[in-house]
Amino acid sequence: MLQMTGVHVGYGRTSVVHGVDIEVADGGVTAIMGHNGAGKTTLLRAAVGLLPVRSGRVSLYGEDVSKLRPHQRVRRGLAYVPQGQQSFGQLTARENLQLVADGAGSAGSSRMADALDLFPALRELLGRRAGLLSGGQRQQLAIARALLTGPRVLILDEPTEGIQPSVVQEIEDAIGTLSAGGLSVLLVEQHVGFALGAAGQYYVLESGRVTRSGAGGADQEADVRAAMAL
Ligand SMILES: Nc1ncnc2c1ncn2[C@@H]1O[C@H](COP(=O)(O)OP(=O)(O)OP(=O)(O)O)[C@@H](O)[C@H]1O
Repeated sequence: MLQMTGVHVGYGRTSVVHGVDIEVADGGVTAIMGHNGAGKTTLLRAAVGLLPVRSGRVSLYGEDVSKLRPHQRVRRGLAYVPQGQQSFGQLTARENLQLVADGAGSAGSSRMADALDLFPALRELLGRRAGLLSGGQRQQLAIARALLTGPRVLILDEPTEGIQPSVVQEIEDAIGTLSAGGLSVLLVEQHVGFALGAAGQYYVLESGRVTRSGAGGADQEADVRAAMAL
């Protein structure tokens, strides 16, 4: 389980996240929703160690990882797919994956096969430069690459943002498959309907504070939308 307890995060003199508590249960999806600028990405970056927590604690399966560097958290099973379909544009899709698979030792090739089973369309594109892929294909590549580290908790920041609808469905299906297979997924998502449908637990973040949380489920959508004034 990933837990963030009383977490404060900021930039310079600005405080952005003010004492947030969240729990990502084992298996299943935990969703974080909130308006632009609410602090969702800032919170995720603190979870994975790209920003320090100013106070509070991040723990992974009971271990305090608050002071660990990002690569040390990856080794303990935390993987992060940032917003924006990031990849090494000059490298082929295969090379993008191989960079991580090589570091995974003997597990690398079986994880690669599993990741490509999840996103079969990528198999046809392995020889293409990542910079020439569509946004949706690059997002699939980024998720596949994160899976090659063998995570127990996968953190996804707006994985369907700016992606054509046909691929959105493939990505949503993949998230469902991964969580059904036992992976814990922490999902930041603007699509409230999808997020609540997929999530066992949800949080709404506003101005750096959790203003609402509860069990997920499509039946929560109207209440959450009303609370978020969507
Ligand atoms: N590198 C930075 N330096 C200073 N302030 C930042 C930095 N990154 C983000 N912020 C500020 O922190 C606040 C929260 O931003 P953050 O990106 O975490 O929000 P978000 O909820 O993820 O928004 P979005 O949905 O637009 O991605 C915003 O006011 C933003 O301007």
